[in-house]
Amino acid sequence: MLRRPLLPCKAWSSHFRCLKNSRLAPRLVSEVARERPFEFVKEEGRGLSARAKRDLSLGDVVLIEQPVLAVENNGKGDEWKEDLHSRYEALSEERQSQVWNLHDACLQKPEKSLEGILFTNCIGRNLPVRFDAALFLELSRFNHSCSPNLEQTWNADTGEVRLVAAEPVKAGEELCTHYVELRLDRAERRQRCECPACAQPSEESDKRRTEIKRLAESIEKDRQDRLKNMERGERSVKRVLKLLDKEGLHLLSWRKTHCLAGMEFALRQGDLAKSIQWARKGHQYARLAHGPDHRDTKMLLQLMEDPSSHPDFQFRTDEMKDWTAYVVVMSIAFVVFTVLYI
Ligand SMILES: C[S@@+](CC[C@H](N)C(=O)[O-])C[C@H]1O[C@@H](n2cnc3c(N)ncnc32)[C@H](O)[C@@H]1O
Repeated sequence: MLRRPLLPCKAWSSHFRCLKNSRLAPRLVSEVARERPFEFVKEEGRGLSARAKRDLSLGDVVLIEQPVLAVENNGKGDEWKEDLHSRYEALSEERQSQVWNLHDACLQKPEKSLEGILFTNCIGRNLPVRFDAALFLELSRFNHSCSPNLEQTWNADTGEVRLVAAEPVKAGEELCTHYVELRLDRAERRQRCECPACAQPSEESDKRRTEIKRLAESIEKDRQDRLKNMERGERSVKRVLKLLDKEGLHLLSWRKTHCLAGMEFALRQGDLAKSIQWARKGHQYARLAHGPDHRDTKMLLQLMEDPSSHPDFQFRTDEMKDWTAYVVVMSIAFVVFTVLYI
């Protein structure tokens, strides 16, 4: 199936114009439940896929769902399998058959299995355990695209996965999330996919994606370095956001993380006005990706209103105090030395 082409190259500022114009009013879970904005349709050779039932605007909530079953296991070997089967057995018969009807793409197995269904459809929740997999009845039907029009995030506080429109979508278009790291070149992504990025592989796209990954890693490194490379860090944040625009990759929660880094770099340079601008941009992305009640959205709102509440502000102030004390002590020592020995 051919998806529509990537968004035309958008400038950094135009993306924010788009954000500014988007509906930022809180969207209630009940809104989603009342009118489901998608339907599942059968595709030749691809099983089910989700299609928009109406036009969607950037940030519109498509799905909020809790796992039908989840396994978190710290044991060695195959212990998680026992967990999986006992949790499955504990489900109602109706739920069991809904789980069993999910797609199993583990073709190396001779027949359909619960493990295959789990591996085909599960998501991780970043739990600090050896085995962590959550399975959802509806989310499992959304196909992958290397240029997804949905943003998928997990909310650890509510125990829900959330899908929102990451760009305006027309009624009838396929709604896709992503299963693989998108900031890799086509060969490394290794996902058989008919999205524009895969259907028309281009050297420019590959270069952009690998550069986006390199910059993201460099930003993370500069973030750890506290008072070193602050200007370089901020430059990298601007560059990565521009490249995401050029590549048509929305990745709202990545953008949020980059803006937070931009805020920290500006704060460490003592530029409060700029740090507020970064926090505001980060907040817009967080609100679109996670909704107004998510802890990251609230944190960025607070940073926007009071950037000095960020630990980096205190760190810089302490560091400045240390330097001032050092300069004062050295000056006194110099004066004493001069008076005594000259
Ligand atoms: C989570 S399921 C998605 C829903 C699935 N179509 C169904 O009917 O339940 C994942 C499976 O769907 C298929 N799939 C998803 N995205 C695809 C894509 N972009 N290209 C080809 N196959 C895809 C693959 O077989 C994959 O293992």
